Amino acid sequence: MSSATAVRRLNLLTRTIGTGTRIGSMKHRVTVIGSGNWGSAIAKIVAENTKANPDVFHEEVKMFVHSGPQNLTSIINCIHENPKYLPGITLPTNLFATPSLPDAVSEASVLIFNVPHQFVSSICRQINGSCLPYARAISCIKGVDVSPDGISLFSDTIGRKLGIYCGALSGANIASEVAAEKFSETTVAYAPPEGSTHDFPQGLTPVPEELPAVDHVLFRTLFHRPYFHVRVVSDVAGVSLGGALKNIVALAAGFVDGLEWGDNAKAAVMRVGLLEMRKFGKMFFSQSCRSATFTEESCGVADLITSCNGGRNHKCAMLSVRTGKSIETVESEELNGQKLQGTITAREVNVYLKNKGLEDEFPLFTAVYRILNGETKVESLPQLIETD
Ligand SMILES: NC(=O)c1ccc[n+]([C@@H]2O[C@H](COP(=O)([O-])OP(=O)(O)OC[C@H]3O[C@@H](n4cnc5c(N)ncnc54)[C@H](O)[C@@H]3O)[C@@H](O)[C@H]2O)c1
Ligand SMILES: O=P(O)(O)OC[C@H](O)CO
Repeated sequence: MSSATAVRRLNLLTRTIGTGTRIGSMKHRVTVIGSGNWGSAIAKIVAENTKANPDVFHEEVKMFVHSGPQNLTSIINCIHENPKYLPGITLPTNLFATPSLPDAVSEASVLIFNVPHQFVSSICRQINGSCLPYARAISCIKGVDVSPDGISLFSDTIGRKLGIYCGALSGANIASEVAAEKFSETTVAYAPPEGSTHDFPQGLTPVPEELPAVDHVLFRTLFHRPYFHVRVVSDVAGVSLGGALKNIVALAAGFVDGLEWGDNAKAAVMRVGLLEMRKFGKMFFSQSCRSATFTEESCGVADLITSCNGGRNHKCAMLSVRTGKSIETVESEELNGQKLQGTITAREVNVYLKNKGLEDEFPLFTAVYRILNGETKVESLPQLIETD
């Protein structure tokens, strides 16, 4: 028995004694919303853990599939593999794909959001009214939600739109490596508010007492594997921003590699990028974001390092410089339907900084945006990030 399971059983026993009723007699149902490269890899992990922890979770995990022209749902359920987005990886037989969002979410007490960030609003619109009022969610999405009203974390956007609390998961996690069970670490952040807040004026709907408590232990039980080590923290803003902003830096690293400028040049843009990530968190999320999250957790510097070497943003930026094709053309030629997040995030972050008159405070983020926009050349990067 794992230590997490032992703690869970002890909690259950403690809560049973003295009440006469078996509090904790219900189990959580888990649904993953998204079935792309990372969506499928996380669904595999979660399904492995629901099967390994039958006292806490229903074994069956549902995975929402946004079906394209081919019927991917039936293929996944038939061959237990997602040949489009995660080929060559066997998915657990207790993972069931469904093309219906209401079917996927209606009974789930734990929702895992894992879609490219440009689709979150439409997914939430389709879900609204279908999910349980006491459901809790985790966002694995790497992006920020920029609108004319300002900037928001996707965990907050999901929480606000659905009226449920949402935490975050992010780390140095290239999906194909995690799916092949090569060792990696991740960071989960979960810190539901107590009482009423701006987003929850009536307070959160409590999780029924018959269900195991939704807390750090539960999320470690749900995500931790021998090959996927989880640290659970409370800094949802830091975890979310690390995952979103490193994608802009990974584009810069790819540009530099495309020019074959070598490891020193790449290390320089990574150093400047990490400082801008931390500064962004301090400047715009000062109430909630912990600077140390960027340097101490997998979701910060570790994700920056892996993304600047083996990520899709890095690869497409590098190929774009090498071939002279636009990054959007490279994305559609190379990724077979997978989506870059860095290009959209660079543009969204620039809109936000420009509105605030703060482009010069973030020279690397601004340079990446201008390169993508054709306003400046990659060769100008050193001057653009030079400080006095
Ligand atoms: N792939 C990775 O290595 C990785 C690792 C960690 C985090 N992430 C993050 O996880 C999130 C999801 O990434 P991914 O790799 O699973 O996706 P992906 O890049 O594989 O994109 C494909 C997904 O987008 C969906 N999709 C396409 N059009 C859609 C539409 N109109 N509406 C709804 N969905 C649509 C597809 O059905 C599929 O699920 C992203 O924010 C990404 O940055 C990815
Ligand atoms: O392939 P990317 O660039 O989307 O990055 C993948 C993951 O975020 C790495 O942790």
